[in-house]
Amino acid sequence: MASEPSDLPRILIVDDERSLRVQLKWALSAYPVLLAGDRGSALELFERERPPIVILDLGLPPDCDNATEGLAILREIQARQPLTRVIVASGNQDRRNALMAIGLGACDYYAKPIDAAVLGVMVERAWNYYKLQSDLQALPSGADDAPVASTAAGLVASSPAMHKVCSLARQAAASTVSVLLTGESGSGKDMLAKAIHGWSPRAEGPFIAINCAAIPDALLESELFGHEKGAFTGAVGRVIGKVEQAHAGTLFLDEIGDMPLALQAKLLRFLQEKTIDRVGGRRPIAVDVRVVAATNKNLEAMRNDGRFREDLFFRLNEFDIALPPLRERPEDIVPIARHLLTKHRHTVATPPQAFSPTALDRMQAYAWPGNVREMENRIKRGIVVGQGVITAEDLGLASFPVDGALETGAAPMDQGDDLPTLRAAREDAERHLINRTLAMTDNNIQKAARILGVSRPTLYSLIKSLGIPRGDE
Ligand SMILES: Nc1ncnc2c1ncn2[C@@H]1O[C@H](COP(=O)(O)OP(=O)(O)OP(=O)(O)O)[C@@H](O)[C@H]1O
Repeated sequence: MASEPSDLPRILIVDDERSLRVQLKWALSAYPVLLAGDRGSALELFERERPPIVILDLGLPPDCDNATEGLAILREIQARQPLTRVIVASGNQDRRNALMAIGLGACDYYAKPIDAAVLGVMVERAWNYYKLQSDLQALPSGADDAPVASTAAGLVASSPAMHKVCSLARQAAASTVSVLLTGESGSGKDMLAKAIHGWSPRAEGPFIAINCAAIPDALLESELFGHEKGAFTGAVGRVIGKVEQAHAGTLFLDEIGDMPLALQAKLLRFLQEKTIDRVGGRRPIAVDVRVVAATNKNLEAMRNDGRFREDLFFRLNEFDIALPPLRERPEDIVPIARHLLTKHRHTVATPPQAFSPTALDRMQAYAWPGNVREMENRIKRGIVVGQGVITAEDLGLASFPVDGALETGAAPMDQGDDLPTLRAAREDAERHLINRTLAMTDNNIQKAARILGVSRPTLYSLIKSLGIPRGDE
């Protein structure tokens, strides 16, 4: 534990019993503490002070015998500041709730009455972990090699490959060069384009996107450059095009490989002269935009066989960033999956809280031919069908041979999407709980069995029948 007083974290203590709050305050007298007795005051204090550590009693009014209130606070804190380390307290009888809180992201738990020495160790551990994590997150702003856990606009980047991409993107963002993003469909090009805009000095200006593949060739020119009233049949009024709308901001040209050759010439002229001509317009209009283009096609090959103008290619490709497919950055799989679960949880009334260990294994072994978009679709489905946790079956990933998936890509989602059997779902949940409890007790079978409320022989036989590897084996 750091000895500098300024290095001590603020700790928010949430407990409805005044005497317990006082006791905890005394046990943690070395730290600046904040005290709250219910959800309202706890969240208000949290919002104002952003304490790195929270000690949270799960049973709070109005229903102190139930963990609803405590779990709601935990969820809220996680949503507002995922780095916060939350230590939960429960009565001796409600270990299940405490375990549920761990599943939701709490870092530790204790059963009342608390031993001050144990609490001290938990707080130290929580603080050390918090500092490590926040150091990691702080790096991208200054460092060139910019490792990031999470960045602008919800872009999650944990792998070395994505750290590199984000670092390049930040460098590009600081200048006005045109950026060309390449990468497989669903790998995050659109998201990265928004992040570049957000990191650039133009962040306050507009971000205007146009998908060149989605608009019929005949309409694309007026969509891009706008038109004057009467410019063609049906042009009943003046329309401002996307390029002009992006003035002082960023223009994102998605699927640039689908732009027809005739229009490529006009786009090139705009990039060279920084002026546009509305269709039917009489004079050029000066526009100041930064262009980011993206494609999942091989523009080099298209350039070689004349389908893409060479001069435009070089104009757009002043700075190129290649987004690796998800299968080439396995370190991103679990963080992105967790992020997507949080992002889409609100779509159902009682959403699953976590992934089962098998689901996590399967996701990491899978080849993700549709990249993050495919993951998002599978997780949205998992949220709808999952009960408590999202299993591999819920994601439609239960029946893929791991090696085959890695080598060949997997079948599309609507092909091996087995519904989970009740038994498989129960086994997944049991495996998950036992794994977590073993991890919490450093593989101490006796302690784990006590926490789980089963005898030691029963726990041994469950470990064997569920195929749970033991840390000491
Ligand atoms: N690193 C990431 N972190 C969080 N979400 C991501 C990440 N990458 C992609 N996504 C999500 O995955 C989905 C697909 O991403 P996006 O649309 O940016 O891909 P794309 O490469 O532009 O696809 P396409 O080539 O088909 O246009 C989006 O919903 C996006 O929010």
